[in-house]
Amino acid sequence: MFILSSPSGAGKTTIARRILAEDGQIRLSVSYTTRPMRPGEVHGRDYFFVDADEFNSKVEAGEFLEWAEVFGHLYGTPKAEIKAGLKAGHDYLFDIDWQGTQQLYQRMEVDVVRVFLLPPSIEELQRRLASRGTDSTQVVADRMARARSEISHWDGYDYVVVNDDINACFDKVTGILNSERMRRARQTGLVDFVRELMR
Ligand SMILES: Nc1ncnc2c1ncn2[C@@H]1O[C@H](COP(=O)(O)OP(=O)(O)OP(=O)(O)O)[C@@H](O)[C@H]1O
Ligand SMILES: Nc1nc2c(ncn2[C@@H]2O[C@H](COP(=O)(O)O)[C@@H](O)[C@H]2O)c(=O)[nH]1
Repeated sequence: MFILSSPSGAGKTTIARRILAEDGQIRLSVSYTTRPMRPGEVHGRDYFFVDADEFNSKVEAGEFLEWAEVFGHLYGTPKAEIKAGLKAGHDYLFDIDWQGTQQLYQRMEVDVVRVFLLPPSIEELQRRLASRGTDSTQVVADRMARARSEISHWDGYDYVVVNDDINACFDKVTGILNSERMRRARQTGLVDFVRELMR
């Protein structure tokens, strides 16, 4: 379970999309949200867009691995799909906030790798949020107002990467992903191979 978090606009969706495009082994955890769909987003690919009643009935039914209110909307990670995928041996990429990260870590500590992206400056963060062109001036202002508070949670992560140059950031994040895959405890498939080598 590979988690990417950051203040809004620092670039985690951009990095996540590139990882999904270039890494054949990882799947995106597609969250449910009550946030309105942005231009270009696709239901079922970027999010499952639902109303508050449907979201709350899923909360009641225990269908989320974690959920949180972020910037005035509800977001949640579906439990059944992720658990089944993990059991089948798939890696999952999560684009979630610090609240969701804490919940996943409490539930599944050993399986979780937490990466936090920082913007190179507050001014650049503002530029990125505004130039993305997907949110109103008010939404951008609200997210900027929360940026410092979001950044304050950086110490709850295993790795921190500054997203200045996009290619350099991508290389660092994929380096983390590939190193974590090589942890001995995750290479259970090697047990028989090593046993054979030692015969
Ligand atoms: N290293 C970079 N240099 C310049 N622009 C970037 C870089 N990384 C991302 N961007 C741009 O910044 C904008 C915000 O990026 P993105 O949507 O990935 O952020 P995010 O962290 O996922 O935000 P949110 O939490 O609001 O979904 C996008 O227009 C993206 O193209
Ligand atoms: N705790 C969770 N946070 C989530 C989830 N899905 C997305 N997010 C985070 O929300 C904000 C805003 O996202 P946006 O798409 O509206 O810009 C961002 O920090 C996401 O990482 C989730 O399932 N759980």
